[in-house]
Amino acid sequence: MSYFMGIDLGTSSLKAVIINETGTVVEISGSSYSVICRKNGYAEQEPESWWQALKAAIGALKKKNPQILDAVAAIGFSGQMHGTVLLDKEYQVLRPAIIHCDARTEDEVREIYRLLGAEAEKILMNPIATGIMLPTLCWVKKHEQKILEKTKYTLLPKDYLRFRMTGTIGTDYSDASATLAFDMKKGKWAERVLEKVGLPVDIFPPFGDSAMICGAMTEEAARELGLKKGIPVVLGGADQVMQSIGCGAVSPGQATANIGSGGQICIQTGEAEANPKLGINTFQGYARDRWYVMGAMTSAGSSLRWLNQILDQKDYDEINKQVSEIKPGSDGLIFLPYLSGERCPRLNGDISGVFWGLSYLTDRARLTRAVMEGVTYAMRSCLDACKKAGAEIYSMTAIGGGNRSEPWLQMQADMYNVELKTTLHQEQAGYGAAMIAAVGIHYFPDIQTASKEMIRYKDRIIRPRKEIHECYEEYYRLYQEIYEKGQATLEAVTRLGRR
Ligand SMILES: Nc1ncnc2c1ncn2[C@@H]1O[C@H](COP(=O)(O)OP(=O)(O)O)[C@@H](O)[C@H]1O
Ligand SMILES: O=C(CO)[C@@H](O)[C@H](O)COP(=O)(O)O
Repeated sequence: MSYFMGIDLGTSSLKAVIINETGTVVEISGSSYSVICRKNGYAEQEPESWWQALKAAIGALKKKNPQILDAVAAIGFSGQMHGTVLLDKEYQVLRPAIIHCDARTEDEVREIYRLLGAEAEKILMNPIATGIMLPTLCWVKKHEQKILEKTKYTLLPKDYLRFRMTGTIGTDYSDASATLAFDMKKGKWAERVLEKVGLPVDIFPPFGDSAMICGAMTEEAARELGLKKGIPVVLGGADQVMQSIGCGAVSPGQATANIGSGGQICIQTGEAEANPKLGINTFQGYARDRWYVMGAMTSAGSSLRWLNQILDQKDYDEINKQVSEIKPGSDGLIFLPYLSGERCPRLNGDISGVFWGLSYLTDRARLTRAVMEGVTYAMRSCLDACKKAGAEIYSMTAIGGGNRSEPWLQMQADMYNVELKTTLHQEQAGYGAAMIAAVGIHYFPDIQTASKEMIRYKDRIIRPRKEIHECYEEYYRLYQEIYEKGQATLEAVTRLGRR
């Protein structure tokens, strides 16, 4: 039997997943870390905390099943996208990583649009948004110039972790294309863009297909992690791409709805379908000729985590039970989940969250349901934006931590008005990373074959309910209206709070 390991570097935790050649999850382990918020709107993480989480996750596997670790044939990575890790010439981390949900760069976003003019859309094919590597580097240049001067490499989060494991520097198309510093049509770093914004091109790493073997476990890493020296490691990819693979969404028209820390609707497409004005993304998949469109909202599962912390609620079974007892619409309570600005379709880093419709009836359960609903309204607006851009959907699989919740799954089917599939396994991103590792060492000839051989779905389909859908349509209209009518005030309050 052959075994493959996928490592998913999420926003809230790292998960290591080991699957066998038939796609059965044999072992799984995770370790969490926090998002550091030094200042209102900031979101950072220590790259060292990711490495420690990897050590902890693999250490736990070693205790449970040491033989399996010795049998791992290849390793792949999946990672939170867009973030920035800066290394100096000694390969030391220069500052905490600035991650995808950081909202500090609204000024830089405006400045990049000004400098690029009409070329912005043509070359980048994507809206420019806060939290993404290009505006983040412009912020570092302006506010921490000495750090940029010392920078030898700028890396995506998962690429730093892989560097610690193999000692090699690199990235893949899916993560490179999502930095806004990559020219997807030409398949190279966007020299013209970088020149215009005044950033050096030589700090960007070499890149390749996700299944490309980029190195092997070094002796030092093997010692630290307790794994075998020399295991082949593939480049891996962006979490959206790895989790699509990990739930079998590998052909045009197959879609995923992910509620992780962030939330995303991703639709595989035959070619690039760019429409930056709608706030959607068009990025490359696991190879240069693979494409998908995405509507990404910033705070999905992390909105619930935020509320849970405030209300000191920990038991998800209890939380989901309470939420199921409240009727759709939470008795007139609407939550706007803009806790760290919003990407699709708002494209606005200068807004914050809102509860609208509080009353003496409002209690813990209603607040919690309203947060789940608010996140799902935001996901629905991502879906609408993708459809408006012309993306066609033939099937949709619900994935991510939020889908462990029955009421959240049903809420999605009701609000999107689509049937949802779910996979037998959880942790689709780590699973996809393990699949790409299997393809990398030619255990399977390609991703399609791996998908056919490995992915299994639950029999149950989650179906939308007509009456509830109609009720949610009314709430959804109001959700949009609150922003449209209150945008200027919300921006003013947010800016005042960040002064
Ligand atoms: N049983 C559950 N019920 C409701 N929500 C859940 C449950 N388990 C996880 N979540 C949500 O999923 C989020 C984590 O999703 P996950 O995909 O693991 O995160 P990441 O994007 O950080 O990898 C949590 O913040 C929480 O909001
Ligand atoms: O920002 C995006 C996509 O644009 C996310 O894919 C992030 O990469 C984080 O994902 P989660 O850890 O929240 O699932």
